[in-house]
Amino acid sequence: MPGRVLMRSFDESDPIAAAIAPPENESPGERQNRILKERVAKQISDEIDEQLSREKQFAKKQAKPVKVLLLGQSESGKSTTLKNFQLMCEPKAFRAERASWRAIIHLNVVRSVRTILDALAVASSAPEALPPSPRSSASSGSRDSLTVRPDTDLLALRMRLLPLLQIEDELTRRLAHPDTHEQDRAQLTPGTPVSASRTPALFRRRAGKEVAVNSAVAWKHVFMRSPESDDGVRESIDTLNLVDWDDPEDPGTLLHARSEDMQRLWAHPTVRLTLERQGIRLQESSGFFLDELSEVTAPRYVPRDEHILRARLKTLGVSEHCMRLTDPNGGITREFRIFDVGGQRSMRRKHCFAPSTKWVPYFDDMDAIIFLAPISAFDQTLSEDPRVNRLADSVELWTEIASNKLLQKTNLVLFLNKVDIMQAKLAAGIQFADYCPAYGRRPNDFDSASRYLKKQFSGILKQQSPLPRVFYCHLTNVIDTQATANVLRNMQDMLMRFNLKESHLIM
Ligand SMILES: Nc1nc2c(ncn2[C@@H]2O[C@H](COP(=O)(O)OP(=O)(O)OP(=O)(O)O)[C@@H](O)[C@H]2O)c(=O)[nH]1
Ligand SMILES: [Mg+2]
Repeated sequence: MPGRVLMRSFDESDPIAAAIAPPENESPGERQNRILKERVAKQISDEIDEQLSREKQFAKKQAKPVKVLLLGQSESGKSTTLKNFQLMCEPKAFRAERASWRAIIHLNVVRSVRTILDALAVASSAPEALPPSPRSSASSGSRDSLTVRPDTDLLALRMRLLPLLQIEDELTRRLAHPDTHEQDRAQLTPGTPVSASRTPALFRRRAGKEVAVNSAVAWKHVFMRSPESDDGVRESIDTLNLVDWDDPEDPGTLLHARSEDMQRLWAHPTVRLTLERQGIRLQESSGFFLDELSEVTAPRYVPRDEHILRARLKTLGVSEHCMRLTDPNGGITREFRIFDVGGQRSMRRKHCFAPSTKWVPYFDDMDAIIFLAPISAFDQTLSEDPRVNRLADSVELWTEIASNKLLQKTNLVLFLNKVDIMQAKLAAGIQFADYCPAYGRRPNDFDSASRYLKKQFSGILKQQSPLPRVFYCHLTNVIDTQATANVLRNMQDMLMRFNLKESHLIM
């Protein structure tokens, strides 16, 4: 029969086709019965698919975006945590911004050089300055004078490096005037200071202060050859292809020309001794790249992910970043909105916690706060107020967060951050108890000190906010992308479940 021939027309070597093929010698009645059953099964399967698709659509429409607020004092690592989120969710877009971070790294290098040159100026003008004696070499660590006088060789090096400080002004100028830097450059004469009146309030550097940016300003596009390209195109282009590598005025070119001088300066024993005598610990400061000068000043230097995470650019105001995260278990994608705030004291005092300010609506509706306390700063003071210990300031800020009524239902995730620097300090013999007398005679090792700090921070939360709430505490080093990705994934999972529950999408 022709029907029987057709029924066996599947590929004999295909085991799946063989398994679902109709039986041989099927009678017309059996065939009708089978086709009916198959139709019913298909209908049920289609209904299930439709139901799933409806649920997915519903979930997409109904679930609110997950809102996360990053809080903590200045230099606690908020923007670096945001970079980790970006690297995790949008690695291509993150890496497409490498050219812009290259410029910030150059800015960081010049800032470190400025710190050294300023320290040398102080040393050479101090009345008690003495020429370096054999006993007061860097290796001996002798403290028989407050300062050491730089020798003529070092002063000559200083003179050669002074023009580099122009780069700070030039980069600041470009960042401040994204659309007009060509015109500004034409007007720039050596030694021209950046006029405060010409620098917008959103982006400025005051004498001796850090460059700061409000991320709402489109500064990242300043370092590309075609800044007018539209957003969609920009996402797919690596900005390094848009860098004008042969621009003689590119700060990178100037830095490369002075690279060896900078390396000699940083390696000079009198410089190390001068910094030590003035209590300046550059290696522990933000945006430190002096140990990698030959790499970061190379002609076609491309920052690695790790360099981008270590690049320092202070934040002003609040910036909002949207990204989509997929729950690895349920396969559901959620929109995350992450808010990065500037942590300097004046901003949080004036704007963050006083009622009736424009930041309060953000607090009201957050799913989670990631609070960063840089525990390595136990022996440092605030740059805004040298009378205030940084760890004490973090504790005070945490107490305010824990007791804030607007935040009482918000999930709290505490990052006791910069553990790598904390470990190095304790290993170098810096005594935690000298700065935190309540620590008493406990051992001066990282395990004991971090356990103690975890207990203190958790205790404050329990005391200030007795109702049960979701709280996680992690010891973090947010420039370690692998370890941070694990922490963020756990947190993402917790927040997505919480968010779906809140939206009544799961029980
Ligand atoms: N070694 C180390 N450096 C870190 C860590 N976290 C952040 N940093 C560095 O510390 C500097 C300051 O970090 P940011 O993320 O800019 O700090 P912030 O909290 O955003 O500071 P503001 O914008 O001033 O509020 C950057 O250069 C970071 O690379 C860490 O865990 N370990
Ligand atoms: Mg920041």
